[in-house]
Order: sequence, then C-alpha cells, then structure tokens
Amino acid sequence: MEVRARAPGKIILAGEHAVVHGSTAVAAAIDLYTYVTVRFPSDSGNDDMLKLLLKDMALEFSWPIHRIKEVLPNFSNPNPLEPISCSPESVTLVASLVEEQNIPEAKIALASGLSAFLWLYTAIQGYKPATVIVTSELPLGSGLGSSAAYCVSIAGALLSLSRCVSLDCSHQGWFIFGESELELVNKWAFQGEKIIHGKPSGIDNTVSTYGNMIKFKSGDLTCIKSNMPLKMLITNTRVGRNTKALVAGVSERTVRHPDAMKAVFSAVDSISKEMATIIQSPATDDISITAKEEKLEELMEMNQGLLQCMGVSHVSIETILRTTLKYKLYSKLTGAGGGGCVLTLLPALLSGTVVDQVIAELDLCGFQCLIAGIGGRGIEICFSSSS
Ligand SMILES: Nc1ncnc2c1ncn2[C@@H]1O[C@H](COP(=O)(O)OP(=O)(O)OP(=O)(O)O)[C@@H](O)[C@H]1O
Ligand SMILES: C[C@@](O)(CCO)CC(=O)[O-]
Ligand SMILES: [Mg+2]
Repeated sequence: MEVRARAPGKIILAGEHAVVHGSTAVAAAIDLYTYVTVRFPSDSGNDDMLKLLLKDMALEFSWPIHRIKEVLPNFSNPNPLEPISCSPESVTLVASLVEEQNIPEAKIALASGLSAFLWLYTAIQGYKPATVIVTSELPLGSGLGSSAAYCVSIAGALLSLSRCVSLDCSHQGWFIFGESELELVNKWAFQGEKIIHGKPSGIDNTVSTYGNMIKFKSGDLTCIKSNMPLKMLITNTRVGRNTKALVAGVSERTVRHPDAMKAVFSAVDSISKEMATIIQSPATDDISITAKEEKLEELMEMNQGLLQCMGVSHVSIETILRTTLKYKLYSKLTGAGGGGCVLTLLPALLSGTVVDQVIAELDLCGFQCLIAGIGGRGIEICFSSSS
C-alpha cells in the first residue's frame, strides 16, 4: 500500500514580502505540482531506514531509524491531530541529522528541505521506517512556491496515512481532504515552511493547501472568485535565489527605515485589496474586461515599484520588465524576487502573434517562459496497492 499526494505551486499577484509584515496579498494556485509518494516497509523491503528519494535530481538520502531515535528522542509519541511548533532546538537537531548526509556542494540549498522533511516525518509518523519519493514540475527556488508545495504534499501524504483523518470524496482517482483536515495539513506544512523560509507569512502553504485564488492577511484567507479570464505569462529568469535570505533582507531594511517601510507596506496593502476587488467585480463584455485589465496592469506596475523599494528586484527582472513593455505588456516579479520568476499579464484580446513574439524575445535573452493554468485545486491524495 502506498499513498501519493500532489500539491500545487503558486503565483503571487500582489503583496509578496509586505504580507510578511501584515499587508494583504493575492495569490493563486497554478497547475504545476509537487508529488510525494510514501511507502511503508512491507512494500519496499526497507525495514529499518527512513529513505528520501529526490527522483528529479537522482539523489537518495537515508537515515537508520535508530539514529533518528537517538538524535530526536522527543518525537516518540506523535499526534498528527495536534500540530506542534518547530522549536529552534528541534530544528538544530534535525539539521545535525542532515549534516550526516552527503549533499553535493552544488545542491546545498536542499539542506533546509531535508530538515523540513525529517522534522515533518518524525513529528507526524514517529520512528516508522519508510521510503518517500519526491518529484516536482516546479522549478526549485524560483518564486513559484516549490517549498510550500513540497511541505504541503509531505504533510498531506503523512496525514492521510495516519488513520485518524478521513478523506472526503474522490475526483478522478484523487481524494480531497475535508475542511478540518485541510486546516491540519496547512498547519503542519507551515512548520515545514518555517524551517525553509525562516519567517514565512503562511500565504504559500495556504494557497497550495486550499488551491483557488485567495486574498491573505495575517494568517486569514478569503477565497476570491475571478470574474475575468486572467492569463499570465510566467518567465523564469533562471537566476537562483533563496527566499529565506530575501525575507531577512526586507526585515533588516524595515529595522533601518521603519517609517518609510511602513508606508511602503501600507501602499502594498491598498494595491492588493484593490486588485482583489477588480478581479471579482462583474465584467460582461470585452470593453469592461479591457478596462479591468488596464487597472490590473497599473497596479502590477505600482507593486513592482514598491518591491524595488524593498530591495528585492534584480537586473534580470528589470530586463524582463523592459522587454515586455516594448509590447505594451506589464510585469512584476512574483514570489520572493532577487531573480526567480516574473509575471506578465496577457490581456484577453492580445493576439497570439504578439505572445509568440514576446516569448521568442525572452527566450533569446536566455529566460524560460511558461503559461500555467491559474486557480486550480489544492492538495489531493491518491492510493494504490503496489509500487
Ligand atoms: N521538490 C523538492 N525536493 C526537495 N526540496 C525541495 C523541493 N522543493 C522545494 N524544496 C526545498 O525548498 C527550497 C526552495 O525554497 P524557496 O522558498 O527558497 O523557493 P520557492 O519556494 O521555490 O520560491 P518562493 O518561496 O519565492 O515561492 C529548496 O532549496 C529545497 O530546500
Ligand atoms: C516573499 C514571500 O512573501 C512570498 C514567497 O513566495 C514570503 C512569505 O510570504 O512567506
Ligand atoms: Mg518558498
């Protein structure tokens, strides 16, 4: 018996970084997923090890169960129904288990992901041997919420195996959690995000758990029903960066310039709220859709300016902004910035030829473009009897 979970990545339409400081943000799930399969020993033949296979990277990590017990003796009685907080001490202990692994130097950014896995696994399942396999359609560390999709799919798979949660109903072989189970998945995943991000707002794990499009402020989410055909081009600068460092950088700037940054965060709050209102307001014909798109474009441009004030843009992002503007298309960074991905609004009446031209020009600069479906489902679970 094995369980497979999948959780989506996300785009942030407005409000990244400011959301960490209490502003409103707007985010949507995208149809690119991280998949986590958990197999217990009877299927895998592995009876005293916890194994993690990162299949896309052909990497395998394993820990003898007795070693995990030795280093993390306090995880002996896990209660999946009561998420605990990852104390700095427990994170240090987990990190020491990760240090015992041979992580290739070029992949050292995976260390925090390994810590999050070990912490979530032992906190939810205790000392059970298992093989856990991870694959992802998301680029890692690029602003599309790979860390959240990873934590949500790990938490979802582990909770679905814990027997004390029920799955509501099925959809083409995939099961979905009920409301209270989703809340549990989200709470556990947030702990994993804390290990990877340092100080997350919780927006990424929330949108990955619940799917759809959401407005998020200080831990509270409101579902947004879009009343317009929202199409975004996502361009990956391919410049690697680390969300934890970027979030810490904005906090440091806030300590240096508290009043100025307060004004920046307040402006972002207004932008996100206005964006949510526009997306939800009725639009019956092409003229009203175009009018709404023009307002969204202006808000994206304003949000990007404020992200520059926060110090999280990058020359590669600026190149994409200039390139898309030549085609009268508006863009902003999405996620933590510092490289990563950029969103460009593609108006409903924009000709396919222009889209092809702008993609060709961005490709020539060495960037990677994709158009993802927005606002789909959150965490889903699938069971199978053998591997
Ligand atoms: N599929 C995966 N397998 C293993 N580790 C992963 C996976 N996905 C994410 N991670 C962990 O998350 C880290 C990337 O998280 P980070 O928050 O920096 O970027 P992101 O989540 O892609 O972007 P953002 O937070 O801006 O949306 C990786 O370096 C790794 O530690
Ligand atoms: C940069 C940030 O606002 C979004 C990263 O996708 C961090 C967070 O909210 O946790
Ligand atoms: Mg992340």
